[in-house]
Amino acid sequence: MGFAQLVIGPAGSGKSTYCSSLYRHCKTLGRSIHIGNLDPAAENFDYPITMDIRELISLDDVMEELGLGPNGGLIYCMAMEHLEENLDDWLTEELDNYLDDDYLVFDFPGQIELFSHVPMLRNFVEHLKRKNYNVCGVYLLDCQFITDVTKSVNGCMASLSATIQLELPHVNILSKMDLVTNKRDSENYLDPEPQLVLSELNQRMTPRFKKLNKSLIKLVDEYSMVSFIPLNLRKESSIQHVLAQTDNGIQYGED
Ligand SMILES: Nc1nc2c(ncn2[C@@H]2O[C@H](COP(=O)(O)OP(=O)(O)OP(=O)(O)O)[C@@H](O)[C@H]2O)c(=O)[nH]1
Repeated sequence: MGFAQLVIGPAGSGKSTYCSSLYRHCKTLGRSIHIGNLDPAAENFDYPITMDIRELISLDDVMEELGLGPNGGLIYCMAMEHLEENLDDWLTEELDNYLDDDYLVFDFPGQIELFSHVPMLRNFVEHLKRKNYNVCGVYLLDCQFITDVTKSVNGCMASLSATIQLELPHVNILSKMDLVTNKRDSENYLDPEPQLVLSELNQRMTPRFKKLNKSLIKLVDEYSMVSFIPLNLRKESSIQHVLAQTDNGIQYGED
């Protein structure tokens, strides 16, 4: 039995920084951890990478050969059939390097298409499961983007879309909490009361959206997806708390 986290979230939400902190924290604890890079465009890492998708596909080559820009190139890299076909072989070979109890963390690119409709991520999860890995999804959202009710609902919907796509135990993280100057701005949305969110949403929008707002909040509430864990990397206890939550998620996947 192996254990893995898939680190996903919008571009710049702090995925690589989170991986780096998690790596350092686990090293301090003496816990074995390996970070895999799944971003064909990534360049700089401040932690050792033990698996690297750039061995399989290069964003520069795709951009040059197809005349695509960075975003189109990345989506092409992730969606192309070539990758789907080779991913299985590559992953099988890579996973053979790890022991049963090893803990793998995969850092994905931030293209939102990856966790909405491109099947690559889902196939990746299926592969890990076939290899007997318990997997947990970790979704990062930059706290700067949920300082009001519409952004907060938007963040919840994006995270919910990832959960549905992956069908995994799922931990939501509100990243970069050290940048929050007015704590109340984000605290209101860390574990909000659905009725309050609905009433605030209704106040912000014209009455014709009332029915839609009600359905949206009901949906988010029913999936229990409105909870985000705040992550302040200046506090060691914060990453420790996130690790405990992801361990729970992974454990939950075992049942
Ligand atoms: N203050 C602060 N800055 C952060 C934190 N996490 C990340 N950053 C900064 O946010 C920027 C983006 O962070 P990354 O870790 O590269 O984000 P990412 O999600 O991996 O980015 P992509 O892979 O491009 O999608 C960098 O400049 C980081 O230094 C945090 O907790 N606090």
